[in-house]
Amino acid sequence: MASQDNVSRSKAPNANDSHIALTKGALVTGITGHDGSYLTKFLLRKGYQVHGLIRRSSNYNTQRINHIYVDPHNANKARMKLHYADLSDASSLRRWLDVIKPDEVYNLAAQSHVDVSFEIPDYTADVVATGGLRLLEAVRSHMADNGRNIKYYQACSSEMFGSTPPPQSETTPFHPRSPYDASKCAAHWYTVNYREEYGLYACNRILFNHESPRRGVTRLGFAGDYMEAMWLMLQQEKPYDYVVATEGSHTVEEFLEVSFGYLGLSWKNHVEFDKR
Ligand SMILES: C[C@H]1O[C@H](OP(=O)(O)OP(=O)(O)OC[C@H]2O[C@@H](n3cnc4c(=O)[nH]c(N)nc43)[C@H](O)[C@@H]2O)[C@@H](O)[C@@H](O)C1=O
Repeated sequence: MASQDNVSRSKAPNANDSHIALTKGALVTGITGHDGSYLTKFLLRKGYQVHGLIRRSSNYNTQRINHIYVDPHNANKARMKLHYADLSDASSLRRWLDVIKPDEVYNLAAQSHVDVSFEIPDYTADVVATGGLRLLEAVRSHMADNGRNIKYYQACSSEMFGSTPPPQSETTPFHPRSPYDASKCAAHWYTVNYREEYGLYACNRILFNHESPRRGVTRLGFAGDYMEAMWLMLQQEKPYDYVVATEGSHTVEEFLEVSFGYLGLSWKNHVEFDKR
């Protein structure tokens, strides 16, 4: 967990910085990952209380979120908290849901390396596929036992299309080519199943390549914008599954136009655009 030594001294986001009222709580798995760090920063700016689930490690692995982490021991109102849990441990997931009572759950945790998934296929399936199922079941049972509603987001990947040729969309059949791809497909269908069987507000989001300075800059979609689009999916009246992509080197405005166009929405009504 972020130690005293590697906690940034810079001012953390607070309620006054936010664009909307401080009321909602989000639980994020994979918070120490590339996408988790961007999503967390975005949610904090929106005024959320953000709870991240992290795995116990003898080495601190919070480099990507240290700049937004405030040690709760030093700040009563720290709005980002980290808790030990694991997608392979169902009891830890349910316990933190009961404690945190989040409004939204974002499942970004994954053994996310395609090639490595051939080396450790069981582990990949356990975390990515069954881990997704464990989290969905924890959300479902928590909601049933506590009379609460939670909105659920499952991170999927364009890798799921595998050998299906482009163009690819929400209706393109999956043809996974690695244990990682197949595990993401399973997580995708578990999410659809919980939505259809239990009426859970659950969305899959199939992300094409998105990059940032934290990964090495390319001319593809900007990760920060993808996280914003991710959040917007949970703010709609009804849950759907979505593909998010750019066509070539679009500007951010063009990207948002495409992204919301298929929903029949204008992004200008939904996004307070902030040029970074
Ligand atoms: C392509 C890829 O794209 C996005 O992820 P990303 O941010 O780019 O990937 P990353 O590798 O940088 O982070 C993966 C995170 O996941 C955590 N992590 C793993 N295993 C457990 C685990 O068992 N428990 C917990 N709590 N965290 C775990 C791990 O510690 C790390 O924080 C997601 O869509 C992602 O889903 C995806 O597939």
